[in-house]
Order: sequence, then C-alpha cells, then structure tokens
Amino acid sequence: MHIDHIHIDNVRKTFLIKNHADGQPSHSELEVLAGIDLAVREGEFLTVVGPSGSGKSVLLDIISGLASASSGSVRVGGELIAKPSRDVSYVFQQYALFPWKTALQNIEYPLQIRGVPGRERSARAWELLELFGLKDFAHRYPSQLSGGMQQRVAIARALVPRPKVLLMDEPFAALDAQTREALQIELLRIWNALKTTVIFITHGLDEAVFLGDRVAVMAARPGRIKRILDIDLPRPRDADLRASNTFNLYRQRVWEVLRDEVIDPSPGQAPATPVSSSSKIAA
Ligand SMILES: Nc1ncnc2c1ncn2[C@@H]1O[C@H](COP(=O)(O)OP(=O)(O)OP(=O)(O)O)[C@@H](O)[C@H]1O
Repeated sequence: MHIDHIHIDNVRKTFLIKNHADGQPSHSELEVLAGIDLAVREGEFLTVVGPSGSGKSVLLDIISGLASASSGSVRVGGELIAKPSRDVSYVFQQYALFPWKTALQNIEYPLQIRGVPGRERSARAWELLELFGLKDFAHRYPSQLSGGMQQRVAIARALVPRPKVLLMDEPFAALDAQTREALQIELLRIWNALKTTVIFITHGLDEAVFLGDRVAVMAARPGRIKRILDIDLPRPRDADLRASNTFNLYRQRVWEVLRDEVIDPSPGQAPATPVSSSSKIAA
C-alpha cells in the first residue's frame, strides 16, 4: 500500500503587483496558482513539466516553506509546512555553492549549521562524496570543478541532512546534454539507494519521462495540474531505454497534454510568456 508523503490541498497563490503608470502608484493582483491538489507517495519520483510562467517554481517554493500559499495547505509526513523544514531540501538550477569552501566543506555546511559534531559531519560528507564518485575532488573549490561536478556537490549538500523530500528546480538545465544524461542516471541510482521522495521540475520531456514514476503536467497561468501521467517503465532505467518505442510513446503522450498549453492557450487566457518561450520545452 502506498502512503501519501506530500499532500497539497487546494494551494492558491496570488502576488500583489505594484504599478506606477502615469506616476500614479496602484496595485494589481497576479494569480499564479489556481488551486493545486497533489499527493506524492513516499519514495516516489515525481517530475513536473509546464509552460514557462505556470508557477512551477512558486509551487516548489511553497512546498519547501520558503514562500507561503495565499490559501490551501502543504503537509509533509502529516506535518503542516509553514516555514523551511529540515525534512525538505532544495536544489536549484544554479549550483549556489560557497566559492570559498571546498567540495567537502560545502557538503558539510548544512550539518555544521545544525551543530553536528565535526567527526560525524566529516564522515557523512565523505559517504556522499563516495556515493557521487567525488572522493578525488573533495578538496577542490567550486571554480576548479566542472558544471556537472558542481551540481553533484550541490545535490550531495542537499542530501547530507538526510531529508525526507528532495525538491529539484531544473537542476540539470545548465549542463550539456551528455553530462545531463549521465547525471540523470546517477541521480536515479542515488535515489534508489536513499529512497527519498523527489519532486523534480524540468523543461525536458525526455528528462521528465526518464526520471519519473509519474509526470505532472501543469496548465498555463494561472497554474494548475492539468494531468498526471503514470510512467510504467521498468527500473533500474539505463541509457538504452531512451531508444525504446515505449519510452517515445510516453514522451509523445506527455507532449500531447502539454502542447496546447505551450502553443495555444485557451481563449481569453493570455500566454504566460511570449510564444518564443515555448522553445524552452524540449519536445
Ligand atoms: N515574488 C514574486 N512577485 C511577483 N510575481 C512573481 C513572484 N515570483 C514569481 N512571480 C510570477 O509568478 C509566475 C510564475 O513564476 P514561476 O517562476 O513559478 O514560473 P515557472 O513555471 O517556474 O517558469 P519557468 O519555467 O520559466 O521557470 C511568473 O509570472 C512570475 O513572474
């Protein structure tokens, strides 16, 4: 039996926007999320795709507790999320490593601020360096590491506090295609070892299908979940899978749900961003 680990109940988000037209300050409301209901199972890998501006990052910010919902609730393991939680880690597109700290020191940092004693800190950081194949790079600074290695360090740093949930916002978008594919396989291996619940935002349909147990497709702004597709592909998944007919069929299905949101928003609904932004979707 599956247990719901993350429970998102009717989450709405509206931003108040300050305008200064004709020198007259005024306010308008921007509805970004129009009622998100979503349940993520314990240990599940959920990927999220959606047009630019559909509120994917805002949703992740709310799940992490970094931002608050205008209404609705998020629960992780039954606990209401109202502020950043130790159980939830976040990885961004930009690696956001401390440039003055080595890989090892960067990974140790979340444990340091939690007051974990030095020896345990170091042992846990080395465990992750090993898991990510980074042992030989432990004493390098971020500027001495490739983009792929920096992102491995950033993921290791997010995992070192042993979070129950890992949120990832386009973490591989800045990497070249080969590095991205290698990191996808590595991430699956590590996820399988750690059994963390993952929500992973991406613009890549290949990436969404390759990684996910399910793919959630968001509708254009105001964002809502348009459809959730089960990806019933065997695990462990390897590079050969991408060439299979079943893989391409799933990818096509996701694209069919997403296509209308990216190319032809429903009447009366302005495109979330100029049409050129649809090029961000790697169909
Ligand atoms: N702090 C804020 N104040 C006002 N508007 C905001 C704020 N944060 C986000 N927005 C708006 O909310 C909308 C959704 O933004 P968000 O970054 O979540 O989209 P996204 O789906 O992640 O887009 P992309 O795929 O391009 O990263 C955008 O129109 C954005 O301008």
